[in-house]
Amino acid sequence: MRDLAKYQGIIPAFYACYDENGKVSRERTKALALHLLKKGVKGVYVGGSSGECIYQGVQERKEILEAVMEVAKGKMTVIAHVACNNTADSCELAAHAESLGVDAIASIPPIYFRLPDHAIAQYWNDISAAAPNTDFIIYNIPQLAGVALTLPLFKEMLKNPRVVGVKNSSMPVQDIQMFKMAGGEDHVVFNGPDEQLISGLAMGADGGIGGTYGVMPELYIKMFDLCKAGDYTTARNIQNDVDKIIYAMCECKGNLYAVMKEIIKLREGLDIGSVRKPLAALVPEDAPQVNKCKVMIDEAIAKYC
Ligand SMILES: CC(=O)N[C@@H]([C@@H](O)[C@H](O)[C@H](O)CO)[C@@H](O)CC(=O)C(=O)O
Repeated sequence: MRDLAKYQGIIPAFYACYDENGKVSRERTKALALHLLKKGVKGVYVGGSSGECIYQGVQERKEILEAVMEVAKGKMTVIAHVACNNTADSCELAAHAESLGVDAIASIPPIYFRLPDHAIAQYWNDISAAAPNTDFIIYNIPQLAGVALTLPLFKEMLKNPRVVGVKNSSMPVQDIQMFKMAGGEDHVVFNGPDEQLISGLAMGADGGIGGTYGVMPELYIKMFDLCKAGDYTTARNIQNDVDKIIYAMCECKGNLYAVMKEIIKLREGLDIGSVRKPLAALVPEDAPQVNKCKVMIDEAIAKYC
């Protein structure tokens, strides 16, 4: 049996930390990693959707992971999303991640072209083979990647002994149950949609990886602990308040990641820049709504934590 305890908890998707010129900032990346470490999260998921990986080059993604590992290695779980829109670059990032000693690598399926399952499996197995000593996590996020992980494809991937589980960001909670049942107790499934973390945990998710965890980690840690203690009533109260905050953040004209970075600056005094085009930066008229969301987070943490 694998030691899966390192995956069982709240793992924020790490944000891209840029300087004033929109370049990757090692110092700001290290500052965010230290900030999340101090908040007591289980680990970080680096280079995913919330990390704006799609808009970064291979060298930039290596720089970000190196900076995170300088702070996090040996202190919290680090999962590195290494997928690029071609196999060669993905394998380069996978090998680099393994050389740094990450706990796991992860990958979306190939994007843009619609590929048959055997080609998707080959893509994932090639990436996994580039990091032969590292756990591999399938990243199922059909609403963004444009292709869904099917049960037959998952069963095919389970033949790869490095496959440790699925980060499931699809909205049907049933997908978590389906992949957990297929993988069994020797594999993990992460809940991806933050709006239904407690539902995913109830259906068998071992932990959660989420894009809004980083702006209010205290609330997700509390929900996780309450669910593990069987207090789903209180957990649901927190989930409802968290969802109100997510909906409120999504009302801004600026992209959600830009909103959350601004809230972190307002609440924690930590400046990690804005978002990279073509993602939309905040506009001046977003300021009142951003501040409203900050207050909602302050109040929820004061109420529950
Ligand atoms: C579609 C999407 O982006 N889903 C997010 C959620 O955390 C999402 O941001 C949250 O539920 C708010 O809608 C994650 O599942 C993905 C994620 O955290 C990441 O890879 O950064």
